[in-house]
Amino acid sequence: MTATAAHRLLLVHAHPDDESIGQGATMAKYVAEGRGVTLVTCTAGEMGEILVPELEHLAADEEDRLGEHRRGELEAAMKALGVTDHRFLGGFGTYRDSGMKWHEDGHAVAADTIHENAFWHADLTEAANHLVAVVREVRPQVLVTYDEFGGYGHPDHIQAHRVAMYAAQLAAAPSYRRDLGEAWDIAKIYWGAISESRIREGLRRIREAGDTTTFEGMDPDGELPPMFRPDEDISCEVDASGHVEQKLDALRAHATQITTDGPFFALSNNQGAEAFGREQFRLVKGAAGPLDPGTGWESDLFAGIPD
Ligand SMILES: CC(=O)N[C@H]1[C@@H](O[C@@H]2[C@H](O)[C@H](O)[C@@H](O)[C@H](O)[C@H]2O)O[C@H](CO)[C@@H](O)[C@@H]1O
Ligand SMILES: [Zn+2]
Repeated sequence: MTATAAHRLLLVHAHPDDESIGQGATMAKYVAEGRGVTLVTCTAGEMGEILVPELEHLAADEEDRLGEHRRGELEAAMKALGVTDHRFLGGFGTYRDSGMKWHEDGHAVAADTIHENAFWHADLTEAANHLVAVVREVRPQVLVTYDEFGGYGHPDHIQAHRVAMYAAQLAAAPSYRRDLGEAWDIAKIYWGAISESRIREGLRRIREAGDTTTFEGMDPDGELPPMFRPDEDISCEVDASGHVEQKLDALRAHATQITTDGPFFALSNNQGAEAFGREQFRLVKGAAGPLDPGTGWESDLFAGIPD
């Protein structure tokens, strides 16, 4: 029986790769500090693109084996981050990647045709109940998921947000589904976020380094897509710069989704550490803990939570 860590974080994400993109450095830092980190991934990413030519045969419209392959990519990413507790919502294959298409306004929307088992069409209470069982087993003090728009609008991200927020409410109700375990009220809930000032700083660095293709068309001083949040919306920034190499290794593990010449790898090492080692969050439930005088934000998701 492994000892239960005093601090326990639960992350809920839609596809394999979201966890490493959004909070890979924070996950690695917290594991290194002896905190419990549990990841629930809602789908296996069956409908994803395939950036590795020799794996294109796995595509949904060919052998439809991308989900199984991405399960392996996720295992490798978890190994890179040191995370040992990862689950698929309801078990592997219960909910299928819904796919997406790009709206002319530049955000993601649901695809025209959606599989009958797609997460976007999941029954919310059924899906939430799978997560209630995990919440009541793990008993996390902190939950991290997406905002109501799923960051950039992907239907599976929006559904993961809904399932996570609903499950947190249901799990806390003592008389709700006692068969799913003893009630547990998660003290703090955060939505992943990217601070405007941080992305402008990262853009400035790569433009100054001569990179005009990464985040092509985005001007460090120009208008930004809505997925980047005004700094006043940010509650916490975890500086996990010491774990950015682990984050980059985890991103590399998701090889069918993320190329090594993409934005995450465009920065030189020291710039990468700053730009992608600092991960931001919006507190949407619970009381903020002590704030860093420099940023005015918390510096730890467990700020204010007793050891
Ligand atoms: C980061 C993320 O959520 N990725 C999703 C997303 O992938 C995008 C999709 O394949 C799109 O067609 C591409 O143009 C874009 O570059 C990809 O990021 O949607 C996939 C399908 O639902 C999903 O599998 C992937 O994890
Ligand atoms: Zn995703």
